[in-house]
This record gives sequence, C-alpha cells and structure tokens, in this order.
Amino acid sequence: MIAWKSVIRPIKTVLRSRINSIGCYSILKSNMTTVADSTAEINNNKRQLGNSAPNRKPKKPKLRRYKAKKADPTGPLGVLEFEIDELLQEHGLKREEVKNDVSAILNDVPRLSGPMTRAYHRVVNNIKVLRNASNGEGMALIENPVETGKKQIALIPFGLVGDVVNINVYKTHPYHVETDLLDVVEKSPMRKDELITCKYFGKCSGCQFQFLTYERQLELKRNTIVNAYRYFAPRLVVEKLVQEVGETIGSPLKLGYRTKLTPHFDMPRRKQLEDRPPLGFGQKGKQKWRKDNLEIGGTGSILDIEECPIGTPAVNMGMSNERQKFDTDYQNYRKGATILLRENTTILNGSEETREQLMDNGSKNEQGEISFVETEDKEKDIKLAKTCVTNTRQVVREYVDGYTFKFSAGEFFQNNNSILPLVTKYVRENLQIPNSEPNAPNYLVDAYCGSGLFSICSSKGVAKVTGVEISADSVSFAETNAKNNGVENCKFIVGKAEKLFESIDTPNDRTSVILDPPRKGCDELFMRQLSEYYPARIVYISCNVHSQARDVEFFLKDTERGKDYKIESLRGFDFFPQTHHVESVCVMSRV
Ligand SMILES: C[S@@+](CC[C@H](N)C(=O)[O-])C[C@H]1O[C@@H](n2cnc3c(N)ncnc32)[C@H](O)[C@@H]1O
Repeated sequence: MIAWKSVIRPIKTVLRSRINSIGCYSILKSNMTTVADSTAEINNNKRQLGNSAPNRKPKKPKLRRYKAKKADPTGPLGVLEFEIDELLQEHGLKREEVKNDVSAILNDVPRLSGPMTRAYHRVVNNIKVLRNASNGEGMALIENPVETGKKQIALIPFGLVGDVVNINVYKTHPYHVETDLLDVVEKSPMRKDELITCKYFGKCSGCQFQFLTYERQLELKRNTIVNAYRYFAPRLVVEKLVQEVGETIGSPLKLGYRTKLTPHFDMPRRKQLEDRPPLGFGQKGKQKWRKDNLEIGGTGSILDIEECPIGTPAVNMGMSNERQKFDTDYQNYRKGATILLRENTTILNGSEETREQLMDNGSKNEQGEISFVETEDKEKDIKLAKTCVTNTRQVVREYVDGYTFKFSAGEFFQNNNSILPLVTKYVRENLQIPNSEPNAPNYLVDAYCGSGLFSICSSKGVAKVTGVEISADSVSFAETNAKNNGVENCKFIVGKAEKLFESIDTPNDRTSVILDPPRKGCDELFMRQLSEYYPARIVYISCNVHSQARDVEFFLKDTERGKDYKIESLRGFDFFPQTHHVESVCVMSRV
C-alpha cells in the first residue's frame, strides 16, 4: 500500500499542476492520457490485487466524453475558431477533414501509454508555419497520425509564418493540437533571434514578439485589428463601412514600460520544502528551440524569474527586493500566492532630499530602505521618484502629462505610463465636435471611467464631464483626482454604464462619449441606450479589439439610430510592446 502511495502522489501533483495551467479539467483529461493511463493502470492493478471474489464479472468501463469548455466568442478560444476556418478555407479543407477523434484518446485508458496517445502525441518534423494567429502563435497543417488522408491544425508557440520547424504534439482538441517548438529548421525572414533581450523568452508566457523588429510588431498588431473587424463585424466590412485601419501608434518605451507585474509561486500541499519554490511567471509549454535557456528558470509550470525586461526599473527593483524576502520567508506560506508589484510615483520638490519625500510605503532593500528610481518630465521640468508598492490596498500615484492620479494599487490603471500622454491627446483631439458654433459649450461623457484618467485629461475646453464607473472605490478616487488636479467640471456616478442615461442632462448634439469597457466589451442594452441618446461623437477604446468590433457592428447596424453614424477612424496603440496585445481606438461620428 505504501509503495502505491509513493507512485500515486507524484502523479497527482503533476495532474494538479496541469489543472492549474489550463484551468479546465475536461480538457485536462483528454490531454493527460499518459498520466491518466498510468493512474488507471495503477488503480486496475490495485483492484486486481485486492479482489479476492472469484468469477466476478468485470465492470464495463464507462466511456468518457469530451466536454468542451464554453468559450467567449471574443476571447482567445473563440477567435481561434475564426482563424481555423480561415486557414481551412485557404487550403480548400473542411472542418471534418481536420477533426480529431478526441473520444478515442480519452478512452484509451486501461493500457499504459496506449497506442492512441502515442500515435497522437508525437514529434513531427519539417513543418511549414502557414500563418500567425492573433495570439502570436504559428499555425500549420500536419498529417493526422491515425486517420489516413485527414489533417490536423497545429498551434506552435514561437513559430513564425515562413519558419520550417520540428514540433512535439502534446495535447489534442477537437479541431487543433497544441505543440511545443523543438527546432527551427529554416528561419522565416521575419525571425530576428538576435533581437531577443530576455533569457526567458521562448519559455515564459509573458512575451511573444521579442524576435521581431518593432515595425513588424506594429504591423502584426494592425493585422489583428483588420482581422478582428473581418471576423466580428463582417457586415461592416462587406459594406465597406470600416475605414482603412491606421498604422499602430508605437510605445515610446519598447522595454522597461510595464508599471505592474504579478509574479507568483505554487506551494506543494502538506509538504515542507527544502528549497524555495520558483517565483516568477508561467511557463509556455516545454520548448526546446532556444538551446541556451533549457535549464534557466527551471522546468516547472512556474519559471523562477529574477528580472523582467518589460517591467519598469522601479518594478524590477521591487521584484529583486521581494525575491530576497521570499528566500527567507517562503516556509511561512501554506499556499501559492501572487505578489503585486506596482509602480508608485512621487513628484519631487527639488530643494529636499529625495528619500525624505518618499511619504508612501514601498518595497525595501536588504538595508531596510525603500528602493527608488529618479526620473523627470523634461517637457514640464518636473522631477519624479518611482518606488514599488506590494500591498494591493495601498494608495499609489501615477503622473500623466502634468496630472497626478491616485488609486488603490490593486485596482485597474493603465500599465504603460509612457504611452499615456499620446493616447490621452489622441482621445482628446478626437472628441472635438466639428463645426461647433463658437462659444457654444461642449460636453463629455466617460463611460467606464475608472479613476478618471480620460475624464480629467480631456476636461479642458469642455463645460462638463460626467463619468460612470461600477467600482465605488474607483469613483471615489476619480473625485479626489479631479479635486487634486484643480479640475472642477467633472461629476462621477457609481453604477453600471447604462445608469448614465438616467441622469445625463447634457444636450446630445454637443456631447461626445468615451467608452473604455473591460475585455468583454459593452452589453447590448448599453449600446441601444447610447444610440437613443444619440451623441455627437463616440471614441471607443478597447483592450479587446474583438469585442470592440462586435459592439461597433451592433451599434451601427442593429440599433435604432446607429445607421446615422460612420466609423471615422480606427487604429491601434501599442500599450504592450513585445507581446501580442493591442489596444484599439475606434472613432465614430454622425454622418
Ligand atoms: C478598461 S478599464 C478603463 C478605466 C479607465 N477608463 C482608465 O483608462 O483608467 C474598465 C473599467 O470599467 C469598469 N466597469 C466594468 N464593468 C462596468 C459596467 N458594467 N459599468 C461601468 N463600469 C464598468 C471597471 O471597473 C474598470 O474600471
């Protein structure tokens, strides 16, 4: 019995870590058949050993069914469905021809390392990458190893269109397989491995684009916007209502820009650790293509990472301090956790010692002193000190283009400070109502206003700003931020975005609306009420261009007065260089 326990426990640990990494048990079962096989085999043998009743009819094993996780159509899995269809269309294939028999893999249980699993999960060499998905992964067609004549769609992290690669297929879904990149046999002309700045690139799940020139990154992000509108706003595209997508506006900082990082660690349950567990970011599969970093950061689901080149210097100082602390106090944790590293900015008064002016708490070095970095806003001749905060409830400050914003470290705030002056200026300019009569006042509504970033940065030149936001905490910060910045024409309401329309009292012909919803986008009720209100202009900012495209199409085609609007411009802003993410800004005005 004791011997079995020692076999089963490590298997359970592996299973647990896979559950954490994919967050879906049904998929896990389908894809962990090697481990599941071993477990089933062990259980079988256990049963046989302990089964003394003779002639008992063996129970027929229950067939396991694949349960697909319900995916948000505008989320990564939903978008992948469009990308799969497009790839199939380009190659004259039908869905049936790339369908995997997931049930066969799932039920290949009783045999240790069953042939089904071995056949499906295998190394495949010399595969041409045909395109890149919007999440940056390469897509290729490979032969189905079991059903002759059929193909499979392989997703290849860090594979670039034009690469010829060797891959290891390790997980099967109904219409695609997940793979690890083993070798790049022939390089895509896009591939510039010499640009890679991080030793963890290729292993860490954070960045996808470090081996591309920055121009290429911006181009790919523009393509993501073009495709998003093709997939989620097809009626607008067919009727040529989507303007030419503008060039993506780059971030002034390409590295060292991220003001928030959240390294994490796992703690094995019921076990005293001798060494501290890895503290860092998730590992993306088990790549082998970067031969120089195979052992770096470890081989577990979380990589041990001491520095992140996209994090700001202050955040990286915090990371170094918190790692040192973790070296000695990791035994105090009973469960895994995430450590918040959030940059905090103090405006310095030139005549005093910087350290004396750091009034907020911050991450401390070994000597017990708060670590800080000094910088400046050259244009406005303002000196700043940046520290790193780890307490989610601590109030932090951001400095944007002459304004300061306070908010709780754990609440939402844009994570790339360097691009914010460009974005807020662009939004401000695009909110202007053309042909306004001189002296006639203009108004602004900021739906999903957070702690007031766009309201406050666009408040000059308008008579009144009304912001609405679901988080009461954020609204209270928005009010404080307006007051602290000497802005007197902003009013903020707590509630769902649609609550706005109950209290809106500004004339629609003279009012512009900013929308900046979370990833899931706006709901139809809100879009209908917006159309009823009929504002002069709308600037829709989104961190998920797919839900933005869906909402814009719904607004223009399916709401009462949507047909009276046109898309005036559409373009991306690169809030997250080196990653596949893009922020999209769509400006709509009345025809
Ligand atoms: C992407 S953030 C934008 C915040 C702000 N515009 C900024 O740039 O800092 C989206 C905000 O919408 C808020 N939110 C989420 N659902 C909402 C809803 N139904 N109505 C109003 N606000 C909502 C969130 O709390 C969050 O602050």
